[in-house]
Amino acid sequence: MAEPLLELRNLRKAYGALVVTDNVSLSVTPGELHAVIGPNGAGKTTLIHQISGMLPSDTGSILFGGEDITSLPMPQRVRRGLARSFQITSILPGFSALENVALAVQARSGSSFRLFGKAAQEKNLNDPAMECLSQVGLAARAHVPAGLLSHGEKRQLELAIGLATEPKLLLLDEPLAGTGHEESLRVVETLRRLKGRLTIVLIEHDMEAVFALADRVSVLVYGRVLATDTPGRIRENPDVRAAYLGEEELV
Ligand SMILES: Nc1ncnc2c1ncn2[C@@H]1O[C@H](COP(=O)(O)OP(=O)(O)OP(=O)(O)O)[C@@H](O)[C@H]1O
Repeated sequence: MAEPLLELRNLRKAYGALVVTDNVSLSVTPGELHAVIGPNGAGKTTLIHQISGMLPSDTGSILFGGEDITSLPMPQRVRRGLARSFQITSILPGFSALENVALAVQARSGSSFRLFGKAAQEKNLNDPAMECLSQVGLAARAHVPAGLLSHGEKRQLELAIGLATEPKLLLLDEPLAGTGHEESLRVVETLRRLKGRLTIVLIEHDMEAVFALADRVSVLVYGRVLATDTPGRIRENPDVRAAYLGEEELV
């Protein structure tokens, strides 16, 4: 098996007596789409926060490309190619889709926000921004103000903004949340296109999407990894099925 791009070793996060992630160890290989599923409150979002650097872990370590990044702040993790897709709340509604992505390209390039208002007029920002929009299937909507995009298109824009940091690994926290059927098919198609070209850790409640996209699935229950396996074997795993009773259907 290839060297893991991301390796979590015994990560833990507790709020007082509530242990939210408990001794989580998992490895993500280059090019893999690794889904993390689990019932509500299992600790999935907390785990993403720990990986991205938004939340410090109490104990355990995170290796990225073999380097221990456990104590690095988020911007330094992003610089190394570990990015999470930005949430819709960070999209600037009055700016076009292209400008939103161009600003992310500008942030990556490390230049200041001095040219904020003119950011999208810069060819060296525009071209890579347009490329990111094309990758998520939003090129035709480049000049539409982000606030006028549909919910699904905003989720695609989020992905494009994430891509603008040129990540090696993209952390996605529920990219299908709130999307309708058609929109969700579009986002799934986008993820399928990105898959393999970059490594993805995906948290998602939509089991149909997870089982269609993932190379491997880790199941988190009460903060612990119950199983990591191929989608087919996860679906048949009796412990996993038991954990999901009364929760989302495993398709
Ligand atoms: N800042 C916090 N302070 C206290 N408890 C928290 C905090 N953040 C999360 N929790 C608790 O940790 C648990 C796990 O939350 P988390 O959001 O990581 O779960 P999740 O698996 O992503 O859930 P969902 O699928 O519903 O989004 C929940 O019980 C939540 O209430």
